[in-house]
Amino acid sequence: MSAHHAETLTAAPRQAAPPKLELAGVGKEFRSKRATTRALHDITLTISDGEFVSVIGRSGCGKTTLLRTLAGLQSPSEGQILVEGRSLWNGSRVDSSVVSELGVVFQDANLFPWYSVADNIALPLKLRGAGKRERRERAHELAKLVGLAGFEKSYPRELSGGMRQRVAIARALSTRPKLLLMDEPFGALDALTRERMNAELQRIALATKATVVFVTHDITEAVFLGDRVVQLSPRPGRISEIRMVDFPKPRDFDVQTEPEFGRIVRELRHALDRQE
Ligand SMILES: Nc1ncnc2c1ncn2[C@@H]1O[C@H](COP(=O)(O)OP(=O)(O)OP(=O)(O)O)[C@@H](O)[C@H]1O
Repeated sequence: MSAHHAETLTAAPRQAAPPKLELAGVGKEFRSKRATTRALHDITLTISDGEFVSVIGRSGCGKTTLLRTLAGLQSPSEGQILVEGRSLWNGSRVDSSVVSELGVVFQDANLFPWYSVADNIALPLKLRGAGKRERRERAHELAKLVGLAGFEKSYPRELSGGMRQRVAIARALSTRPKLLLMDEPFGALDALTRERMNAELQRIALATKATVVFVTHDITEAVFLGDRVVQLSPRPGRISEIRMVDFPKPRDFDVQTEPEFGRIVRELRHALDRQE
């Protein structure tokens, strides 16, 4: 047998790594005695490692429902959600070991007021039984990453809204999640702070090679941050459009003045207007 032949016999078959996140035919229906609301219908989407996907859509089109379903907070009525090939939901039961690999940031930072910045950041590690020293070191490293070095001992009430969201992002990253899920994380911030946080989030996502699903109302924010922008249409929420955004990263704000950027924003806005 030739050496070459022997090699082909013994070599393990090469398997491609499963995608970071796979949604197949995901739907969600809310039922009450009075009414049934179909919030999501047939959402099928594959997100690869390190990708930043923005999700936009009119109010009530199901963005939050989608994110809560991805975060393991609300079971889908149908379809499959796989994180690196592992099923997040088993019927209406969530697999907690898959959930523990996710990081979630909401519009409200939801910090514990009686915990310092460092303790808030390290809380998920504490819940996993990490020792004091590991928690302190990781909190410091993350505080630095999100631009809060020196504020580790401060309390949430001493921070601005933007700083609180930075703490929430650091906390979500503390467990080195496979996937970062963000629902309007900067929705409550003023325009200037929001712009700065967009730049910061881009930097953090690139530095940590994070895979991100980012829900927003703001089309400019979605295009600035996204490698792809997924647009949902309302009642029931379904994917009406997916746009690639090819500008190289890191992007600075000047990219927003480029004609191509303006064209993408305009087209997405017109598509939203048509849904009125
Ligand atoms: N717990 C629930 N029970 C019943 N209906 C619900 C529930 N949660 C959401 N819905 C309905 O599902 C649809 C989608 O709501 P969702 O909050 O996901 O939209 P959204 O796109 O996030 O809206 P917004 O941008 O205003 O936050 C809406 O029609 C809403 O009324």
